[in-house]
Amino acid sequence: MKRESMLREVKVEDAIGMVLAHDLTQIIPGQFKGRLFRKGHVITEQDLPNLLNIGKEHIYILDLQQGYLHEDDAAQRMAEAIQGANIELSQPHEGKVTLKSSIHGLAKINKSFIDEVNALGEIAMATVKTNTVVQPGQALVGTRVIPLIVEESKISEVERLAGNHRSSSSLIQVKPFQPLKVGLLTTGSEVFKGRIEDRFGPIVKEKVAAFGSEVIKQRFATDDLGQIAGEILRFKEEGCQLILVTGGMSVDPDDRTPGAIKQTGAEIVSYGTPMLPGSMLMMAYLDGVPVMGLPGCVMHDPYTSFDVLLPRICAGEIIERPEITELGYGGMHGC
Ligand SMILES: Nc1nc2c(c(=O)[nH]1)N[C@H]1C(S)=C(S)[C@@H](COP(=O)(O)OP(=O)(O)OC[C@H]3O[C@@H](n4cnc5c(N)ncnc54)[C@H](O)[C@@H]3O)O[C@H]1N2
Ligand code: MOO
Repeated sequence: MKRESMLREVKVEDAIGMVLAHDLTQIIPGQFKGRLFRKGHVITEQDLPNLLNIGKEHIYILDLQQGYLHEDDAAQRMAEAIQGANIELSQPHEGKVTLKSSIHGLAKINKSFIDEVNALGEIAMATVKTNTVVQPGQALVGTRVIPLIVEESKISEVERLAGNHRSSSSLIQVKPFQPLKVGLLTTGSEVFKGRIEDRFGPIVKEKVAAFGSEVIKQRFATDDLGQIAGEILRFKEEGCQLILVTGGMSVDPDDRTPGAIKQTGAEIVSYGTPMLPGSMLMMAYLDGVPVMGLPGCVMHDPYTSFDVLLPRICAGEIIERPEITELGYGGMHGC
């Protein structure tokens, strides 16, 4: 049976007592956008002016046959197929189901799966970008089919793809942040000798606290390679789970931080991060403990490569080189 023959078009004047087959939306720019009539509503004479005001001179009466799904059921099945950890589903609304985060965390979205689903046609599965920091209740994904009724086989295909991808990686989930003990080393002779006040520390402490971690100790060092390296090793011995070193990250003779991080024996993932601001950031691991050299811009610019990498580290992820190199495309944030 063809889809069209399951839909009977009825003039609204003749539809009194009939049942609406889907939610009907009203949009008044700047004032309202939402559902004016709910699916299943029985049309009354009083509804006629409102229906005509939103441009509905006809409504569909639906005679759904075996092998087809209503838009609400299709949206619901797709949402259930992709749901992962710390995700809640909304009720279908105007043909769409929204997947929301139940926690403050890091959204992980399987891009290749989403691309495959959207390539099937007649489907709109829209997501936030992977690695977005999300708040409780924030929408991550909306699932919807384009027609009012869709072949069930299309939704089965989405479910099959979901099963395939799930076997190797997750589809949609939110990772919680883990509370890390952070050591903060502030370098620079001008701060160490009291010529200027430290402005880096308070900003780094605030950024770390935003993900539930804590700077347990801040120490200061002059621009001496051995002293900086020694303080990093001391933080490691004290059990810090993340070590942050500020300043001295660029090209002047007094910029000793990259050399000092190397001298500790840390494995350097990258010196230089293709993002502006934040290009001079160093990412390294010292026996599995992340060590980051933070350039001066972190103190000054609200969004740098540090703000991209910190939530991932707080969510327990290991930063590898490809994740750094990928930052370049789309990484110009004005600097
Ligand atoms: N010729 C080049 N110039 C710059 C380059 C470059 O590659 N070639 N890189 C630029 C980038 S990117 C950055 S970011 C900055 C800063 O890099 P540094 O991390 O080396 O910063 P410093 O030289 O240590 O300090 C710069 C500036 O910030 C003040 N400062 C540093 N720490 C503190 C602190 N804890 N509290 C208050 N103020 C602090 C410092 O006194 C300097 O005024 O370099 C670009 N230039
Ligand atoms: O590390 Mo720097 O800004 O790219 O400002």
